Amino acid sequence: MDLNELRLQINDVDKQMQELFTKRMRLCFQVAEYKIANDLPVFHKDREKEIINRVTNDAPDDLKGATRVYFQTMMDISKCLQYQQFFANADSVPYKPLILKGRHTVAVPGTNGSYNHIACSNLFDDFEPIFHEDFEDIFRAVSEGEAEFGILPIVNSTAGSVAQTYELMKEYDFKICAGTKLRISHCLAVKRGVKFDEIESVYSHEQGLQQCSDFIRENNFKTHRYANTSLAAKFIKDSEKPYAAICSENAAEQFGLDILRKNIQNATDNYTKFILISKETLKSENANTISVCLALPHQSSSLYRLLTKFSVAGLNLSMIESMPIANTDFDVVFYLDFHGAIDTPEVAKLLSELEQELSYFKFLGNYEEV
Ligand SMILES: O=C(O)C(=O)C[C@]1(C(=O)O)C=C[C@@H](O)C=C1
Repeated sequence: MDLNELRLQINDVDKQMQELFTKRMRLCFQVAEYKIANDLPVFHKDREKEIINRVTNDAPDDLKGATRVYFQTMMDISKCLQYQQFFANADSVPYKPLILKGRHTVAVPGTNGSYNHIACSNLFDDFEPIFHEDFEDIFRAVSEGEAEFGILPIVNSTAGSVAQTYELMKEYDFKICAGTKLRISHCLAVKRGVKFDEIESVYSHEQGLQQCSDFIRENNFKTHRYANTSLAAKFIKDSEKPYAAICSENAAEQFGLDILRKNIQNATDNYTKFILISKETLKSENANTISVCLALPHQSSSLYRLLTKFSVAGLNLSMIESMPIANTDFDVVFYLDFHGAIDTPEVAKLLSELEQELSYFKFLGNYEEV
């Protein structure tokens, strides 16, 4: 058969389907009105089950699976549109303006010269760093009012996500209010006079060790994890042994160490993104990224169905990450970033929908990369 002829027939079917789709959605809008008036939820599990069973039963054997997906997707779209009616007047998440000008206190992991410390200079003209060893101490410092903001690494272009930061964002009730990116270039630093051949062990944050794994392997170094790259540099300064630190050149200089090798990371283009956190939701005028954290039910296609919501709302996802939840049999929590601003109606509606539909949902902030 002729291809053009087949396409003409498809056009004809599409026309009928389009009319029927419009007709079906208009009926769903009426259902939504009824539900709003009678305080009923959008999602009706048994009704969906009944429809899916009926249409898959009626479908030819070779199209049963596809028919189920097709109708399920149509009902998912129907729910998204109904939620838009439900949340037509949804309020934006309340927020205050983010002000980075002036002097601010910032809880910073590590010490002078740490990458976190350098990242702070991207964000603030004037700031007082309050150094802490642990990432969790940063959350505590902000929580107890010791510092106004906290800064943490969130992802590296070579080693991937910083799991501990994600984990803490889930546990604590903090909001991301800004992001910044730093080009990371590690060096191998030793106490004055120590020779390269004497080194057996290197100390660094696990991200530093991962980002320099090729160099470490080539030189057969033993690795030791340390809380922070700059604190590893400080430890080397105080150590009697011929150890080395993997840290920033800045940190090596800070502690008077000799730099034996520069740019030892696997990738020349090595970047880390940092987040600035605060207790309140603070948003800059040009904030364009929204981060959320959520759990999905253990059902087939639940991730695909979640993504349908973003697609129907016309919102563009820029990042998705999943992390296992401790003490469960591989239950996972998802972290998503998408473009948008909380004070626009499409985002306000989608956030209300996610909050309503998901058993676990958390808004993590609306910010821009500075
Ligand atoms: O029948 C309903 O209650 C509807 O809202 C319609 C509809 C559908 O698209 O068919 C949509 C959502 C419900 O979960 C079930 C069915």
